Amino acid sequence: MAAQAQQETAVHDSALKSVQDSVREREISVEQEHLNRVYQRLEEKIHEAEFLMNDAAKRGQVGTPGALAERDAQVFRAGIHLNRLNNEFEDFLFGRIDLLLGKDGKKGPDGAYTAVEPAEGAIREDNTADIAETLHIGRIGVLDSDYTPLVIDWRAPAAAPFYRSTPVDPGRVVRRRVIRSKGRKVLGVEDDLMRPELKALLDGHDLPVIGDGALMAALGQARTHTMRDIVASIQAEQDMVIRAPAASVTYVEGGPGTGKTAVALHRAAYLLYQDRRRYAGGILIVSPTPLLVAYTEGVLPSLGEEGQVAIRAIGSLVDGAEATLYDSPATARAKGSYRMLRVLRKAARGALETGAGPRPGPSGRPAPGRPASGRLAFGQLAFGDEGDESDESHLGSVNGEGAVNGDGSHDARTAPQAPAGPPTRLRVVAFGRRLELEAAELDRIRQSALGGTAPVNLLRPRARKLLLDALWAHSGAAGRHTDPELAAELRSSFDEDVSSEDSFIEFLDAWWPELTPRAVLDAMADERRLGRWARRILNPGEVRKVARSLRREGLSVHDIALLDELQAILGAPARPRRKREADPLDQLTGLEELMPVREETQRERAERLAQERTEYAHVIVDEAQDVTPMQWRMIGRRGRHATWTVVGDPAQSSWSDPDEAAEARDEALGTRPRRRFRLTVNYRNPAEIAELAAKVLALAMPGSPSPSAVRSTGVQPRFVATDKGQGAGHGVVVRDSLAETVRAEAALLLDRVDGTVGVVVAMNRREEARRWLAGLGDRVVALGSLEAKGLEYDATVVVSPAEIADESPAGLRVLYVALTRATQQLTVVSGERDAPDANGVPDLLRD
Ligand SMILES: Nc1ncnc2c1ncn2[C@@H]1O[C@H](COP(=O)(O)OP(=O)(O)OP(=O)(O)O)[C@@H](O)[C@H]1O
Repeated sequence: MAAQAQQETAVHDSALKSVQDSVREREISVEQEHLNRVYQRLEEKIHEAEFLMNDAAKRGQVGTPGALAERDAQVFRAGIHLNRLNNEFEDFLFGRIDLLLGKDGKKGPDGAYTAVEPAEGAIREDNTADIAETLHIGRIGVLDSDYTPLVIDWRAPAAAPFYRSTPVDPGRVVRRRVIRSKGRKVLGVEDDLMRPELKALLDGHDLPVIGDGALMAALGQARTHTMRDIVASIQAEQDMVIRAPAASVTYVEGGPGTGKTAVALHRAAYLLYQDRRRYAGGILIVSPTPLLVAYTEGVLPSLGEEGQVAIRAIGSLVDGAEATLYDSPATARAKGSYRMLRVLRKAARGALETGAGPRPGPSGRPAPGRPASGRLAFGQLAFGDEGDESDESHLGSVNGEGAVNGDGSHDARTAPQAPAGPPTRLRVVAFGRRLELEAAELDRIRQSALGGTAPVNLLRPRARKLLLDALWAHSGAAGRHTDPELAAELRSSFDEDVSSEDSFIEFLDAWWPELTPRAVLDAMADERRLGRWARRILNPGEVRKVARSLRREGLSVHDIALLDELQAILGAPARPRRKREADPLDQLTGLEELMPVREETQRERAERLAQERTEYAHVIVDEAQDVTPMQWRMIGRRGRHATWTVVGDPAQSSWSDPDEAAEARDEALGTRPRRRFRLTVNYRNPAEIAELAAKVLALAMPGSPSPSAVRSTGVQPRFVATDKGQGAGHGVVVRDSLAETVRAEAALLLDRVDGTVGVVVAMNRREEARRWLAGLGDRVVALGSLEAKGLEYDATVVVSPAEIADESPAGLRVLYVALTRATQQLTVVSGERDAPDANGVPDLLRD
């Protein structure tokens, strides 16, 4: 009997499946027909654009200025149009919504009805309703020849219900469909029913529903080394952020995997669509690492936007300078803190006294004899240390050249030669007399010139004037004439005589050199000097570490913010005024007197703006929890008149003083009103991994909410100990060494997942870990804990939670980041410090 029942069930299941398959096929062919129509229309549009270009070329032959201008405008428009159409040709139709009749019959500019809520009576008393409107959603909008919308741009208001509608608040949407297509071929469809209780009819037939929803399908896909856009499955709470009005500051918090980075990128595309003219000033996206830039930079082009958006790592924000090193946690803490601002102000002024002369090139360019460190492979940062200190010695450098030995025996570079110092005496001859200023007087003049807060380089003319005043007083010529006009003439010829004298010019260059940020930073590499400038601001240990770190080849992420600050403190070096070539006409009109001054100012201004090129119309800060106070100042300067989107998660912060960073952030964002959002759903980690990570969150930030995971895989995290660990009980895999264990576990995961595997280790083990994985192929990568920020992999191996947690005062939060990178499977390998239990679970991850 049982066998017969089983057979009947199998027959029934297979019949059901074949019916479902045929419904799916039919629905795919319905969408295929629509896509064919869209392509046909696109081809018509391309012909139109080509015709316009040809026509415009012909008009140009007419030759009148008006015709030429018209032709240029047409070519321009048609060119843009063609370009867009050709670019968007791949995979741009991805969604569809079937809607009830709206409250009113008004249509928007995209040809769709604008009502969000259904009309009264749209649902009949017997709970049936007719589909009144069907919209297809894609990467750009396409209108049919009769102006009915074939495709609605995903950013248009009419597309919002595709993202916002939920079964709790469905609005007019009955069915939301995600269409998978490649080129001209529809591959599949996935439906979500927003009103499952309703019997909806489309052209008199039941509305079929296919699949289990697109979100799960998207989340289940294998990961590659680059991020995908989520345009087909943006969720309602994310859509609220993406489409939030751009006024003031949009502030978004959310745990790991809640889509903050994805939302930030889609928001950039949305803002451009919504008000392209306003954002012509550019959108800047600041990302914490070059790895995250490389991971995310393909998303905007896939959304049809790139030109006006700059995605830059925080270590690449200053033109001409590129961070290639990490600082040890203690050094980073000193360099990133607000205290450094006071040190830099003193250093900028003090550097004058050291005779830190001008260095060629822009702010960040290496000084002579100091080779530029090129970007490392894959944009990875080296983690050089400052060498000697016991609390840092475990952070051995991993960067081969210019490296510091783990035992601190070899210094990266010797201290730069201390300059001879500024001259202590000025001697000139004027009006036939030898005039002299001695050290004490020169010092007094310098202090008086430095009074006030103006940028140091801009004070040079003032210092020059004070020198001339003092020399004039010494000359005794002041009392020679009582007639003010004659006295003024005498003074002016005195000034001219003195300042054209070589000895005066050379003295001024040596005594008040034009400083570059790099020259000041170099001057700070001298520990004694830095100690003077940082007295009562940094402690002696910090002074030693900072000075040593500045003697390495290359710059750290934190040095970049210091360079930027110094640029602001120093101001652009004063440029000699170049006289405009005299125009004979000017001489006739007398304009020559006036023009050079005005023109010079304009030119200077243009030059300065081009050089600074740091102001943007909108600034998006990703992983904002890691931005240090000094970095906030740097970013703030790039968005003084901007609107902002700031996304982050305090629980993932690797910065040790969150209160100080919050103060700096508030200062950068000014008094602009904040609009706050919180993302609550974790789309990355399955529940099994999220649950484990929540244990570390409870230690790192007690009381902080853990985002709820949207799916579960049934695969528990795996725990593995080496024989050096204590645990060797039931279920624990024990191998001879950490290296062997990690390699074997990575290989196992490569077998189990289709996509990528990330091996996350403490920062000082990165190089070692790369060697462990040699030969396993490019689906697996080794990462230092700080590099893992923002990235994700199908599976991860987290090596020694205790080592990661002990790396810095923020170590537990860094460990939380490491544990939340996997989309499918997680293996935790314990090292010596982890004290695993009999099941291999390290101390930090036990209940
Ligand atoms: N609506 C969505 N549809 C499909 N995938 C999504 C959606 N939202 C997020 N994801 C996916 O979830 C993953 C996590 O997103 P993202 O990296 O933006 O999160 P995050 O909040 O920045 O994480 P973290 O704080 O850990 O850096 C990504 O793979 C992203 O594509």
